[in-house]
Amino acid sequence: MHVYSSPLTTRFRGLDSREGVLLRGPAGWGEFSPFWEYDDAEALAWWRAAREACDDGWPPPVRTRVPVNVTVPATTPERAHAIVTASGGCTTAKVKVAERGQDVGEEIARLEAVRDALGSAGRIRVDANGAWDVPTALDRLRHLDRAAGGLEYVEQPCPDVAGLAAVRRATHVPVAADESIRRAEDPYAVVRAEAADVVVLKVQPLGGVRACLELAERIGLPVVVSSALESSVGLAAGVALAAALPDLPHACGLATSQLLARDVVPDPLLPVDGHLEVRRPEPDADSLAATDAGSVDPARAQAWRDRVARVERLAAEGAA
Ligand SMILES: O=C(O)CCC(=O)c1ccccc1C(=O)O
Ligand SMILES: [Mg+2]
Repeated sequence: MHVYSSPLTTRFRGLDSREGVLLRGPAGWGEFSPFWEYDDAEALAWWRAAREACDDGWPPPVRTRVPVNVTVPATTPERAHAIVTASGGCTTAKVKVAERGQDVGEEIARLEAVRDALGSAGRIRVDANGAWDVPTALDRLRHLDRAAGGLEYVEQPCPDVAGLAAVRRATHVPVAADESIRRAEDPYAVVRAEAADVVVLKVQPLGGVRACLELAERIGLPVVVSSALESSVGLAAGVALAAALPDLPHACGLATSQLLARDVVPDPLLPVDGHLEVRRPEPDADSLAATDAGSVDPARAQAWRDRVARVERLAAEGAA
């Protein structure tokens, strides 16, 4: 078991670094990296995804490369512009909005910078991570849609399914559900409420590639596969899901190795021509040494090993 840690190049979701555990099994490497604030019960699905990667591998791909969006954190217009320009040819950008402490003026400036960097043919989506109530969402979307020169969709504008449905009825901007799928008791509530045009699926929080393929089939809406800000070991599972879906009408949020200062493999999953190649990179001795959390903070590495032991026990109890 390898506990990795990498600084982020730009603060994201309140994080300055990303950590997790890499495991190796008969089918290859797997990643277990639930966010630190998640309890053991919530981490169980993340564990199943890691075990699937190690023990079983993934269903066969139907495509050889996957279109991806560049992910733009809630940063300055200048940095946002530079991130898009250096994205490896991505023609879709996902821009984080509704960051605490920022006002709509900063969001407008960021979207204008992203549009300038992408050119008129690019697509721009925004992600509010459930931060708005319905009236705020409708007000912000009017401004942001104009600043972006048209939005492809808004991801999780409100925290709850009813809010998503109300926003969807009141604006022409399509709505994507993220947290309402991956952290919900019932992911089908979104479908029953006609609350989304698109669903975002993430392999770790939803318990693996096969679990996501089943969910996608039952939901019946267009899917965007997105990362949980994993290393390239975890991203490879997302790529495998995106590669196995029968239809893939939108770019996927899997270009996030760009946000890590160091990755755990010598050949990270980075976009070329706006696409990730469908492949499964493997760590080597140098890349593991360069990302070893134990050499920076041994207590933290031990806390991850303890977490794995607890979640593994929980998984065994469930299976028994
Ligand atoms: O979708 C992307 O472009 C990148 C992934 C991303 O935004 C993300 C990464 C980690 C945790 C939450 C989210 C999110 O979509 O809200
Ligand atoms: Mg999201």
